[in-house]
Amino acid sequence: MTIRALEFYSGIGGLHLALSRSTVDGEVIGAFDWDQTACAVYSLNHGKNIVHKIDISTLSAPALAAYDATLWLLSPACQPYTVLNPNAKGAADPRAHSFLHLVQNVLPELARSNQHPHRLIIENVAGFEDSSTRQILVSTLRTIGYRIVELLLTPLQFGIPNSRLRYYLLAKTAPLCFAHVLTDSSGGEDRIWRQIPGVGLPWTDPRFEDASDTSGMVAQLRVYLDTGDEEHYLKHKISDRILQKWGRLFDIVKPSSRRTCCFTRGYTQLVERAGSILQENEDLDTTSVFDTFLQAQSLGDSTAASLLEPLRLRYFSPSELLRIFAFNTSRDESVPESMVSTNGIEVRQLTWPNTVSTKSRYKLIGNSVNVHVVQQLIEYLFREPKMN
Ligand SMILES: C[S@@+](CC[C@H](N)C(=O)[O-])C[C@H]1O[C@@H](n2cnc3c(N)ncnc32)[C@H](O)[C@@H]1O
Repeated sequence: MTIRALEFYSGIGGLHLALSRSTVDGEVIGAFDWDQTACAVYSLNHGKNIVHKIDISTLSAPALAAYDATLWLLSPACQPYTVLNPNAKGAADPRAHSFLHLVQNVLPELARSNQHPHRLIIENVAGFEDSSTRQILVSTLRTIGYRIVELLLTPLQFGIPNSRLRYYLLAKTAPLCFAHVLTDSSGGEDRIWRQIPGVGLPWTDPRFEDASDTSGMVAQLRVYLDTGDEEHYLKHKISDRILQKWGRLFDIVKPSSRRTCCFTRGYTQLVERAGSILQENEDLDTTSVFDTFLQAQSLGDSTAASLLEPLRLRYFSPSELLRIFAFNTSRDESVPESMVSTNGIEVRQLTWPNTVSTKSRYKLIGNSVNVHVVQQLIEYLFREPKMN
């Protein structure tokens, strides 16, 4: 029987796509987000009558029970927990309110009438594991009777050249149980797992930002790039004004690189820790070109940025980011296996309504999830241990 799923904080539907590409026979029958643009993208890509533009804190238990869904997918706002926000307030942040409403009010009420979902998957930023919201979440789920597994994972572990360390909580109602991790005696109940046995690459430390250890297994960025011409470069080129002012702060990668740093909703608007930029010209040594630039700048040369021009520095395009986030697959045959659907279902590509600006596209992608990682987690969530 097809699993009926609800998607909360649905954005552009990364969790929806992960479910539809997974081996699980599931269907999202309702999705909720209050952002008009996100809902427009969602409707265009995943079906017209699924997403509801609504404040999730107004959803009631009876309204949700009416969907008769056994799987909930949730990726709540991360601003209350992000390490990039020094004033992050956790559960006390008003942006945590709607999620706490679901956890503290709605789920217990549904559980009292035995209408709560059998399985949940929750995604948030790394740092969430130390928040008071996580404590409330875990203790509420345990009280209701869920078995849970918490993880910190990055797409690098799945062969994708992007660092995006995220917290995931998987939960299922007893007697359902998890395939491996709960039987491992080395971890206590509160352990945050860094790897699921048999899922993704063999891995040592997901906080490890440089993938050199696994460099043979992480794909080169070039397979995710547009086949761009001069016009494409000029469209995404970083202006001399920005380079003059902020050039030294960028994280620069090349087509042969096997890593990028985390792309955030502020990509192209912010410089530091907002995502990497691409040096198209691999023939030049970045450090020596930058040394010449910095020297000219220190001598008061207001046109010093032109010295960086030969590097051909540019932003990643929205379509390149969609490939890195595994929303879209390249038609290039050298694309890594991990990017391709293995269950015979045609992989849909995310498209944009014409009305959505480039700035909004970056923001929506930066807010979203790595579809491949979530797909693997959904499949794991439905895997039951083999009985002897
Ligand atoms: C981290 S993003 C999730 C993105 C999504 N998983 C995707 O693939 O695009 C959080 C989303 O929650 C939405 N949101 C935050 N608070 C909300 C609330 N109270 N009610 C409805 N939507 C909310 C935001 O508009 C944003 O799209």
